[in-house]
Amino acid sequence: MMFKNELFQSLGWYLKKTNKDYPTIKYWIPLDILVSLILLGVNSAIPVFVVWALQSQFNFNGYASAMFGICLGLGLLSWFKGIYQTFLEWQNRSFRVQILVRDGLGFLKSNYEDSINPTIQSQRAASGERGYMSDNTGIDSLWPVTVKMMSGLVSIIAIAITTFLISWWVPLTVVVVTTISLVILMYLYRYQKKLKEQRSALMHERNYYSKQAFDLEAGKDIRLYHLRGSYHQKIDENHRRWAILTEKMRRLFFKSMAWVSFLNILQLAIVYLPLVFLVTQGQLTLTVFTLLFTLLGNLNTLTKDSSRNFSLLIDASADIVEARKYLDYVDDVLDQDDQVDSDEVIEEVQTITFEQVSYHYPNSEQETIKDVSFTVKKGEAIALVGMNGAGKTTLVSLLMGLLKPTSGRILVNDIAQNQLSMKQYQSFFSPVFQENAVMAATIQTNITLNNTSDLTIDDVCEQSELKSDVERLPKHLQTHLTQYLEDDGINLSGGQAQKVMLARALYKNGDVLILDEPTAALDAIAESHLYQSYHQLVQHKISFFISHRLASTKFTDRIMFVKQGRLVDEGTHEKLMQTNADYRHLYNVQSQYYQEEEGNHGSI
Ligand SMILES: Nc1ncnc2c1ncn2[C@@H]1O[C@H](COP(=O)(O)OP(=O)(O)OP(=O)(O)O)[C@@H](O)[C@H]1O
Repeated sequence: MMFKNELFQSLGWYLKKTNKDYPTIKYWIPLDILVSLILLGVNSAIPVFVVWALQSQFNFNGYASAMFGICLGLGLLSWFKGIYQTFLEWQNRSFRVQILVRDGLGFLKSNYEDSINPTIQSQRAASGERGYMSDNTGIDSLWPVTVKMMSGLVSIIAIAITTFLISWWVPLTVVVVTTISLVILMYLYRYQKKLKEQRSALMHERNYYSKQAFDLEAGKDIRLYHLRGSYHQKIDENHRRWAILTEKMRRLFFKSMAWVSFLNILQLAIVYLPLVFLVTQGQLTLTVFTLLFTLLGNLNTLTKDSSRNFSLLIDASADIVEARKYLDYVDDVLDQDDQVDSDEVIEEVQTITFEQVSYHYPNSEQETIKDVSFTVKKGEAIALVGMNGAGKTTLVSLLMGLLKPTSGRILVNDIAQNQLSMKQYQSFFSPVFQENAVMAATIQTNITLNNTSDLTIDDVCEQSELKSDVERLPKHLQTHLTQYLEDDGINLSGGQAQKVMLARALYKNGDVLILDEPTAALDAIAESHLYQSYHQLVQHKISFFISHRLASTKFTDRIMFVKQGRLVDEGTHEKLMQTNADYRHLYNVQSQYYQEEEGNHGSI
């Protein structure tokens, strides 16, 4: 049976995971079985004792003392049960939080390609929602319910054996009815599993809308483009579908529980009526009847609880199977220690070579980079040029090891990328990305991050044109950025943020400088200064400069022209102007615009 395997696997996984930090968790079962059996025995014995005492004209004082002693013992035992259950539930919850933290750590350590892989990310959302994100998820209920289920089952067996000794058909009836209840619950489980999968997909979608709606960066667009209404609509629609599914699940649950309860009532009628008949016929003493009556009452409650617990358990186990699809991946990620067999160490990058590199994104069949080969040497300044979507950013992401070629090789100093540890490999690069990743920290921390450098922070502020901007701020380099963590934090303008990104890259001082549209937000003066100092910035380095302002590419030694993922041409600006019609066309369209602008200004 599929769910049986799933259940054992989930329990095995849980015990293995908790064994290190919470080794006592497994003793919950024997402890709870023991306490439950004692409670069951004493609880069943009390009415029998009362009936027996009444029938044998027992001395009242002795009777009262015995009752007081029993009740005191019961009270203490129940108190003890409450204490150890609270303690072990706390352990279980701590473990759930530990898993939640592990998910975050795994995400941070995973490679960039996985972080943009939609399949892995939707798996992550489903895993959290069903496994560990909140109370009543898989991890929250698996072990507590297993413990209750186990002590319930042992108690059921104990009652079955005792009652079997008195009358064989009584436990048989209970077994038949319980089996029918289980079959009903299995149907419930299968159907609920399907509904839960649909609900996970909705949850993923809702998370996206909520994230966007509350995202500070999107705040201006949402207000000025009147997007509030459409966000509400989308969230409402998502919630409506969610509510329908949840309602379906709830109704199904109630219906199944109604059947289980009906069977229980039927069971009581089948069992009790013949017993009462036997007492009236004098074939059963009142004491034995009371014992059977109490035991069967307990049995009824226990089977009902166990049926419910069983359904919760298979539910929790299915949730954990789903959660593990991502959690096992997290384990792999966290276990990888970024060690490679070879102990190659590169002191300085002399050459970078692409050998027939191709790449397609994880969710796409189509190749974004096609069969690209080139070699770049230390000191060379390269411009990557091409239309929007040609593949320039993808190419430099491959270069920096953020993406891995789907075929072909990338070599540094003739050593293949996979022969070097990723930590060493990524230390070669100082990138400025198109997106300004401003952190909630001081300007200084935003520039230095965790790097040590041969350059001073003053040097890089000057080279990146940031110095005068910083000097105007009251706390200078100690000014906090963004208001996420500090109320007096400031927001930089787009151009200032871009300068901070450039200062960050220069401070890291890697052997390869990668500038992806570094001047897009700069004012004309800052841009012009950057061009003038470009040669000095990239001296003794390899540099890749991506820009749509083709005039800027004249400052580089070699232009690589990318078209639809292919490196179609390379050479100096003059050479490409002569040999490449696409490049010439791009350049002419742009320079014509500038000439017209100049002409217009001239005539004013
Ligand atoms: N995560 C992704 N998954 C699937 N396709 C992607 C992903 N990122 C980019 N692409 C696709 O890859 C192609 C190349 O994108 P890339 O960002 O490399 O182009 P680009 O030359 O840098 O463009 P631009 O000049 O506009 O910055 C585009 O068609 C883009 O849609």
